[in-house]
Amino acid sequence: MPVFLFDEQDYLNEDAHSGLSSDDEVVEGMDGHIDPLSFRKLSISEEDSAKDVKKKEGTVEYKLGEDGDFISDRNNNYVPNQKMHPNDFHPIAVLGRGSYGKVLLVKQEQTGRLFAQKQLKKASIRLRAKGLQQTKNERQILEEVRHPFICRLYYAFQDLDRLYLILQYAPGGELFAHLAERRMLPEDAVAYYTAELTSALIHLHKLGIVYRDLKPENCLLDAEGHVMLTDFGLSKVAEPGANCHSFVGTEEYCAPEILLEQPYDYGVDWWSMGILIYDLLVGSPPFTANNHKKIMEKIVRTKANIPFYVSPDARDLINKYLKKNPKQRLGANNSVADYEAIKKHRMYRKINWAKLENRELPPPIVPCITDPAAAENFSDEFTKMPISVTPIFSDNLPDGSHSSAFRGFTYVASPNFINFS
Ligand SMILES: Nc1ncnc2c1ncn2[C@@H]1O[C@H](COP(=O)(O)OP(=O)(O)OP(=O)(O)O)[C@@H](O)[C@H]1O
Repeated sequence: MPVFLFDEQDYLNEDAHSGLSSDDEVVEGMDGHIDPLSFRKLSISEEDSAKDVKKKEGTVEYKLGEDGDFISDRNNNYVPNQKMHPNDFHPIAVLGRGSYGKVLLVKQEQTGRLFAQKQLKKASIRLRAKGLQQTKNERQILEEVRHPFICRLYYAFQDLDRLYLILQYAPGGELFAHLAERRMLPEDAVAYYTAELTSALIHLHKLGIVYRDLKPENCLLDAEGHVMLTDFGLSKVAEPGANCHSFVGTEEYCAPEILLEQPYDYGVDWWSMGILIYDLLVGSPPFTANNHKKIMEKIVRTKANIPFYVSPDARDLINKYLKKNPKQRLGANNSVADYEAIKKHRMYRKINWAKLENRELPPPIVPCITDPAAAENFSDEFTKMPISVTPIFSDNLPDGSHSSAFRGFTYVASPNFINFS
């Protein structure tokens, strides 16, 4: 079980010791929580060489890392060993909007590398009862989790006005957008995406984390088309013996026990997986209506009506996940036997799980990326927005000047982790 520390100081990874300024505080102990298996997977992908991406005249050349990070050829040997500030990143475009602020595509000044920068307005966080806890959860879980299909956190920092998460950029956009374009996906593609997501969920559950917000909008695609799970604002570390109680998630994807305000745990993610498989195959989730009350009633009372064209295998898996009683739901025991039963289900008969987790299986949709900085897989609604960034210069802002509520937010991943992609 991970132990999360947050309140007292800013965390910098111990690998980042050298080059710290005198007012930097270093707290050790975060590294030990990471599943050694995930490290092994990462070092496998580390060996893979970067592939070249188109070079446009007069522009910086970007190389496409194995896992979809873009690195310019200007300064690849840059070793980040210090806290970052808003001014270290040049904004390029708006990618999306979250509950507490925008997500921008940014370029790191020193390296030319592209990242997604999630901004969270402190004022908005303070306004919501659970805002602070959600923000802390997201920052800590992203730091904790390293998995081939989960978005990586590289840096976290703040100024007086905002919190910033510097994340792995997913240039392929939202799986939701690809689904909307095609209306529904063929069963092999659904098996592929949900297998990558299953691998990510099992990893989270093994770490004691309930994700709680599985839906196509939170599944991004990297440059190669692999899934990148993002948005950990609603995730929660389940305490042993204790269940979660709060109402969270997107209604159509919400498990009945959450709606009924009963205690819940890992089973809610497998319910959402059942809804997601249905949504990807059919083009809409199974329980829809024009108002909240009716959606809730359907989720709690009615059986999903699965169209005739859904194969018996997919139908069987959906039904096993959409059991109203979480005790009868596949995956809900969070046991090795459960993981095996899911992976061996006939829906995944064509999936070689070892290859899948080594990112060796070719994705069904390869996103069209001509210029990684053009954010071409994101909606115009966002990318055409003017970028109005007003960073409050925080270069010499001592840690004590941050409100104590946000202390401990700063984070720098180890140079190995930052550099290998
Ligand atoms: N790493 C990323 N790479 C590319 N785009 C991203 C990334 N992270 C987020 N986005 C874009 O920004 C949008 C909002 O991000 P995110 O879902 O994390 O915000 P949020 O505040 O948690 O949202 P919500 O209100 O749904 O909880 C995403 O739907 C996606 O389009």
